Amino acid sequence: MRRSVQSGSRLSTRFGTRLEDAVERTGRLCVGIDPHPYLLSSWGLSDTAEGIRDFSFRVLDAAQGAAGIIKPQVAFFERHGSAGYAVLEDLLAAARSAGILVIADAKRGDVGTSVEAYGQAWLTPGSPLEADAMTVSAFQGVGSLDAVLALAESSGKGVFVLAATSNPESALIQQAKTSAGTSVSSQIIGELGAWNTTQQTAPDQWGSAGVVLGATVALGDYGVSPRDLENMPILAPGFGHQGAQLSDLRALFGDASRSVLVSASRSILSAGPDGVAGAIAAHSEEIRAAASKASGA
Ligand SMILES: O=c1ccn([C@@H]2O[C@H](COP(=O)(O)O)[C@@H](O)[C@H]2O)c(=O)[nH]1
Repeated sequence: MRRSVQSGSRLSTRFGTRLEDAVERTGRLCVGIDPHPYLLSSWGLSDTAEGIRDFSFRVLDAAQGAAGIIKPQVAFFERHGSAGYAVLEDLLAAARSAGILVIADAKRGDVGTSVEAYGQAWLTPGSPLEADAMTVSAFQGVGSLDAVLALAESSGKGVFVLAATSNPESALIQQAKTSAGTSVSSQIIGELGAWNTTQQTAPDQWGSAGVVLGATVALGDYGVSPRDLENMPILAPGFGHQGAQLSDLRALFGDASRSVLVSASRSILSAGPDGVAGAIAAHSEEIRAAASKASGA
């Protein structure tokens, strides 16, 4: 069942539903747009706002028709100040008007009133930086994100909360036990699962609140099991350059792999301007094959 939400004068479909449709149409690959200086150089581009414009739009062109989701890494645009943000605004608008879902990897977090303003920047319909979803941090408590979750839900947008991140340093803090006795990661997942349940209007409907779970981590070490992740969109970086294998998708996430978005940046972008379309196609094909394998989890 498709549930729509009214936002101002706009009627929009819930993010979880839009995401599920995108995955069904074009698969679960999320193409990362990370204009690292070394990649710009290997693409024959300058480390300037013009260079990142050329780079990003070439990746977007290559993604059209081949992948339904992109994830620009905001940090690489921010390096170029207002000129970088102008590129990002144009990229977000072009992708969204081409029907590609955009996850702004901005990783914002703060006390509730300030993080709400971050949410308004990235998730308000009509905002210059309007994306379909953004990444946020719950270091200040999942409750600090209440206004962002509510804004996302009311405007057909999504939020991906860092829960078990792909970097090796994450373990010490994210596996630690909260005062409730669960790991930090499972506390975040539990609270978001409860939020999604309160918003759900039909069984098996994907929620608009998702989590970031690195493909490089063993979920069990973080006290997380695939059962905790039912109908929760999962943004999974760590494949490719960071070492996780696309073919291990089901072994890593078990039954939760049906709601996993496979995020890959450098393993695609390092193919260069002439190879990027082929790299997207090859990643998609490998993911499709992996998703249909029997679960090893
Ligand atoms: O836990 C996390 C959260 C976010 N990221 C981001 O994803 C991409 C990964 O890039 P690759 O080149 O595919 O390694 C990058 O933008 C990170 O900031 C992450 O890696 N891990």
